[in-house]
Amino acid sequence: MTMTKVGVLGARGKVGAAICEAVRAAEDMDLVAEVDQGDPLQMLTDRGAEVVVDFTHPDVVMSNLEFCVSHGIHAVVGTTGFTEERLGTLRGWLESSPGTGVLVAPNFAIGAILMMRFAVQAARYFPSAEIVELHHPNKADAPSGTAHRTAEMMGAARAEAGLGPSPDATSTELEGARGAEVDGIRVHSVRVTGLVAHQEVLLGSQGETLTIRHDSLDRTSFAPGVLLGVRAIAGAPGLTVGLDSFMDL
Ligand SMILES: NC(=O)C1=CN([C@@H]2O[C@H](COP(=O)(O)OP(=O)(O)OC[C@H]3O[C@@H](n4cnc5c(N)ncnc54)[C@H](OP(=O)(O)O)[C@@H]3O)[C@@H](O)[C@H]2O)C=CC1
Ligand SMILES: O=C(O)C1=N[C@H](C(=O)O)C[C@H](O)C1
Repeated sequence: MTMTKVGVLGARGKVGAAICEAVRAAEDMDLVAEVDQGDPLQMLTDRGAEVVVDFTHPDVVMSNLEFCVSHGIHAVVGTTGFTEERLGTLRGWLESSPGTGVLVAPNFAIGAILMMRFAVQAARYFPSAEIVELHHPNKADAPSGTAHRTAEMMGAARAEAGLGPSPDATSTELEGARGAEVDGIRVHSVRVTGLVAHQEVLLGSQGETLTIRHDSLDRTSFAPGVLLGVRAIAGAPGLTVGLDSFMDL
C-alpha cells in the first residue's frame, strides 16, 4: 500500500488534534509533522510531507499556503476566511506550481455538505430564506465560513430563479437585530458555551416552512471529509473549493 506523508498545521488546536488522531489511525497515511504556533514550516519539507492539512487561523493561513504551494506540497484547508480575493491569490500561486493541488472547504462534515446542497436545491422555491449559525464562543470569525458560503450559493440560486429580496417589512430596528446580509440572505451568528458547530437554514413560503439543520456534535465529524480530501488532492492539481467536488452527489 502506498503511504501518503501528511503534515498537520494547527496540530494542537481543537480540530487539528482530532485530525492528527484520524491520520494516525489511517492505514494509508503517515503523520510526519505536527506543526503549531511557533514551529517552523521547514518541518514540513524536512520531513517530506506530501499533503498538508491546515486548521489554523484566518490571519496565518495564506502565508502557510504560500509556503506549501511554493514547495509543491498539496494542501487540504479547513481554515476559514477565504474571500474571492484570497482565492484569486491562491490560483495565481498555483499557476506557478503546476501539479500542486489545494482544496479549500468551509466545512468537512459530510452532513454539513449535504445540508448546504439541500439548502441550495430548496432556495429557488421559497420567497423567504434566512440562516442561523451557532458555534462555541472561541470561534474567531462571524459569520461562519459555512454560513457565508451557503448564503452565497443560495443567493445565486434565488437570483437565477428570478426571486427578489426576502419579504421583510421591518422599518425600525436595533442595529444587528436582523443579522448580517450576505448576497440577500440574512445570516445570524450565535455564540454559546457548550455548542460545537451547528447551522439552520430556514425557508418559508405561503402556509409552510422548511428547516434544514445540521449539527456537528464533536470535532471528529470533520475527520472523514478531511481524509477524503487528503486522498483526492494529489489527483486534482489547481484550486478546488468545497469537498463536494470529490463526492459522488
Ligand atoms: N472547514 C471545516 O470543516 C472546519 C473549519 N474550522 C476552522 O478551522 C480553523 C481552526 O479552528 P479550531 O481548531 O477551532 O481553532 P483552534 O484555535 O482551536 O486551533 C488553531 C490552532 O492553530 C494554531 N496556530 C495559530 N497560528 C499558527 C501558525 N502560524 N502555524 C501553525 N499553527 C498555528 C493555534 O495556536 P494558538 O492557539 O497558540 O494560536 C491553535 O493551536 C478556524 O478557521 C475554524 O473556523 C473549524 C472546524 C471545521
Ligand atoms: O470554527 C469552527 O468551529 C467551525 N468553522 C467552520 C466555519 O466557519 O464554517 C466550520 C464549522 O462550522 C466549525
